[in-house]
Parts: sequence; structure tokens; C-alpha cells
Amino acid sequence: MKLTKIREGKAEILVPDPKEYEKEDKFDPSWAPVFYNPRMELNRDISVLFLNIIRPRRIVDALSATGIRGIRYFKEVKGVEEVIFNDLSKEAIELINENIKINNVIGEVFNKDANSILYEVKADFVDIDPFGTPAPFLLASFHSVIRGGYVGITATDLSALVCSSKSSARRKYDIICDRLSFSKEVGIRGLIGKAIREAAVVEKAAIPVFSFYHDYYYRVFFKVEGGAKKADSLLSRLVYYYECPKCGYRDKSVYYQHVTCPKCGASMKAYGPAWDGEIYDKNMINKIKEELVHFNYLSTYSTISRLISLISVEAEYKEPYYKLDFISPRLKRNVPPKDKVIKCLKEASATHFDTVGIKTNKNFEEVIECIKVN
Ligand SMILES: C[S@@+](CC[C@H](N)C(=O)[O-])C[C@H]1O[C@@H](n2cnc3c(N)ncnc32)[C@H](O)[C@@H]1O
Ligand SMILES: [Zn+2]
Repeated sequence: MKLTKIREGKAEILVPDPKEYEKEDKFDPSWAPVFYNPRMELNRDISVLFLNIIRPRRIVDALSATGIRGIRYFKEVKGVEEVIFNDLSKEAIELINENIKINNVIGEVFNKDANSILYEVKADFVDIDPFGTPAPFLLASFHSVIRGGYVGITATDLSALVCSSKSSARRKYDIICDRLSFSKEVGIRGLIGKAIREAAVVEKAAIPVFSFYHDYYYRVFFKVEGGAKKADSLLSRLVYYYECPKCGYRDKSVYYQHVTCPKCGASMKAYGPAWDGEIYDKNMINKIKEELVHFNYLSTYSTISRLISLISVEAEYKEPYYKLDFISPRLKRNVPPKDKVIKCLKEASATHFDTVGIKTNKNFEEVIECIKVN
């Protein structure tokens, strides 16, 4: 394998040389024998920030590829004593071994299926960063993490989660769905709902403490607590979201059923089960903000700073966002400037999920009024 050295955060990493694997001047990280995607740098950077708050001592990087994640956690997170690296690919293992040597990392390297390593080791942070869906690894990751520990998951299969592919949503996540206008937020809530159900199987409660959407993926961090009762209480907050395709009215219910829109009589679209609770712990957002000042060496620093600022405002509003360019045409109105609608609603904000979305806890009628007058 022809390699090249890159720097990301405080790590120096050997990765497959993109020039060797490009086709017609194009390169996709999945064409190389070991996967390294620079577009995931922000995902790794935010994970470094998050881990500096929760301070894990023992980490499992269950799908390591080049090892970059675990290596960065070892070098950039205070208090990490050991990282367990794992990948199914033999070529990845060779590269991880070289990379941990270069970076003086203390750890062990395994060449197993992620699910088998997760049943063998215990850790206070488990990272699941797969190709596509994390669903096949959720149960084992909740088994591996100690009570009071954390699990971080990445999902890049947004077509399933936002219900562009209904059959994938059903297969991977047990989600029955139609595509709703606030699909970007509903997708992360569907992912969280699936994780909560898997954790509940092993009588653990997976509480989402920080979640975000960026570029083409979702990333969610869960605090994992023990106890069937806590798991039951999370399960009781899973719902089906309903939205009328004709007038935009929305509702939710713990049941999946055929619903007729009470406003206009059209048949409503549905998505669920999905988590209807908080997707951030506000305390955690504040700590991430505080932590960020120590990380101005990150090349994504200003993007992260903007993202966290927006998240800290939108976290005030729990209900999924309203998409202005979906509702306005149904009212036979032009799409009003977002800022004006926010000002009219008073308690409302923009959202990182969608540039034409607004978050508010005000009801549908109040949102409509503010679109009409602007
Ligand atoms: C998206 S890459 C990981 C990227 C890496 N975490 C990073 O931040 O750069 C997914 C990796 O999972 C490995 N993999 C796929 N299925 C696996 C399985 N069942 N068990 C363990 N590793 C697996 C692949 O070989 C690949 O290296
Ligand atoms: Zn309707």
C-alpha cells in the first residue's frame, strides 16, 4: 500500500496515498484499501472536545480503519490511559500498528468483528464509526460500556433515516415512515429511538446528551445508565410524528395509526418510532463551549464555534423545526425571511438542521400567523 503522512489535530497519521487510488482524477476514500476521510475531521474534532468533558480512561474504537480516532483521543484527551483499536480488515490492522507506534499510543489492536470485541471488553467510552448504519453494533456497544459510561455513534445512511428509502428505514431501524418536511431532525430522532430500544434490551438507559447533523452524517453521544426503570422511562418517550402533506398541520402519538388531518381532512404522513425528548443536555452544551477555547489549534475551530452557538440557542426549543419553504406555499404565500418569522414568534430560533427551518415551542397556528404577516 502506498502511503502518505497527514496531520490532523495533534496526530500524524499514515493514510493510503489518494493519488494511487484515484480514478479519472477523482478520489473516493472508499476506493483505498484502508479508509480515511478528511471530511470527517469535524466529527473527530467534536468527539475530542466531548471526550475532554467526560474524561474516559479506557476507550474502545471498534471500527478504527487507520486508527486516527483512537490515536487522537489518546493524544488530545486528558486522562486517557488506554485505547483498544479494532478493525475487520488486515490491511487496516497493519496501518493501525504503524500509526500507534509513530504517535506513542498505549493500546491494544484487535482484528475481529466489532461485535465480538465489544462482548469481550469493557470501556467507559465506546466509539462506533461505521460505513453507513451503526445499527448492527448498537446492542454490543451498550453491552460493552460500563454503567455511567458513554457511547458515541456516527450514522451516514441518511437516506434510510430521513426516509428517502422506506425499506432501509424499516430494515435497519424498525422505522415505519413517510418523508416529512422536518426530515433532517426526525432522522436523528429516529436514530436515537433505535439506540434507546437496543440499550433497553440489556436493561440500560441510553440518554442522548449531545447530537448534531453535519455535511452528510449524524453524530450522537449517549450517557449510558443502568436500570430497567430508567430504560422504560426513555421508551415511554418514543412517538410517531404525523404531518399533513396538504396543509402542514402536525401531531404526534405513541401509536402508529392512520390519521386524518383535523384541519383539512387529508391523510397524514407518519414517521416513527422516534425519540421525542431532549437531544442535548444543556449543561453539556455549555461545557463544550467552555472547552472549545482550549482548541483553537483545530482547523475546524470556527465552524465548530458557529455550530455550537446555533445549537445552544435552538436547544431551548424541543419541538422539531418548521420548514418555511414547505408551509408557505401551502398558505399561498412567498417564503418570508427567516429572521422576520423568528422576530414575530419572539421565542424561536434558526436551526443547524435546515437553513430554512425555525425552531419554536409555539403552536402550529402561531407559526402560520407569523408566516402570513411577513
Ligand atoms: C468508516 S471506517 C472507520 C473510520 C474511522 N473510525 C475514522 O474516523 O477514520 C469503517 C471501518 O470499519 C471496518 N469494518 C467494517 N465492518 C466491520 C466489522 N463488522 N467489524 C469491525 N470492523 C469493521 C472497515 O474495515 C473500516 O475500516
Ligand atoms: Zn391538513
